[in-house]
Amino acid sequence: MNSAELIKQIEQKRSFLCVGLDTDISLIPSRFKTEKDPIFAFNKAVIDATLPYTVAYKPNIAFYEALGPAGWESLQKTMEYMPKDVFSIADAKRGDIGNTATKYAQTFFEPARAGFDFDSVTVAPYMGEDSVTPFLQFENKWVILLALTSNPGSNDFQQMKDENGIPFYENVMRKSMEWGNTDQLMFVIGATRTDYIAKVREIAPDNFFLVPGVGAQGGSLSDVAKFGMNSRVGLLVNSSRGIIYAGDDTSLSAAREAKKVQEEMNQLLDQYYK
Ligand SMILES: O=C(O)c1cc(=O)[nH]c(=O)n1[C@@H]1O[C@H](COP(=O)(O)O)[C@@H](O)[C@H]1O
Repeated sequence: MNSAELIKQIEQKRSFLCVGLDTDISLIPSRFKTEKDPIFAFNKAVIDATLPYTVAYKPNIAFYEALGPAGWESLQKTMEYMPKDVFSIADAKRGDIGNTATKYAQTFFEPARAGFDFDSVTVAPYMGEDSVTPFLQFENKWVILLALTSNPGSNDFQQMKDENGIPFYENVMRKSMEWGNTDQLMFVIGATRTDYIAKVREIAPDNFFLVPGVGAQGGSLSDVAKFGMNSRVGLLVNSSRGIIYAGDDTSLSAAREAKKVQEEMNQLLDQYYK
């Protein structure tokens, strides 16, 4: 999906919500557990319930890999079921030397390989340019690079300052912006880091940010929009547990929670976009 199509979806649905499919067999309601493929049945119910309110889905690959081959199969079925006009994110947080990175990119971007045709993959920047550029060779596909993450450990390395006082996350952003353009490179900026969102928007005025950390992790959606929205919206805000595990009747509870977020996003778009 290219940026014009993504922005069109946001404008049509008045939403920049990304629903995280962090599907955990131990957390899904019991009625799904009698299904042949409980993970897929649950994801299907979540997609059906939330589709009017969301522009993106982000399966976290760990939740599927942890189940072995059956998990991959559930993920493949989920991706086949997912409508093509929503933006899809393989949250895999990959990062390795160039020829290995190429294999990761093929896994998620080339349907003839593993059966996946994701729009984007999350990538860890620690290994540098040759670990990221293989993902940038695919038309209308995106790299979502970890910059300033939502977890407490993000202070360990991301905030480390160089001899000029520039934090590591800022160097990651500035350097990686030389590798890919704003139609193929997004950054992960945690919603729990709202004190930094104005700053990262200054560093990357035109890039999209994937912002996880609202909902279960407590980040503020209105602050994210206030400081992070740009002239093409520039935000995809993810919520996983806060939407998919909001109640025992997934069809009702996921729809209710996604709608609540979408209504707030609609107002924020009125306020900060158009
Ligand atoms: O890359 C991510 O998506 C990510 C980055 C980050 O800084 N923090 C973060 O929570 N995530 C992911 O976003 C999702 C957040 O889930 P909830 O806290 O349940 O909304 C999980 O899949 C995390 O792995």
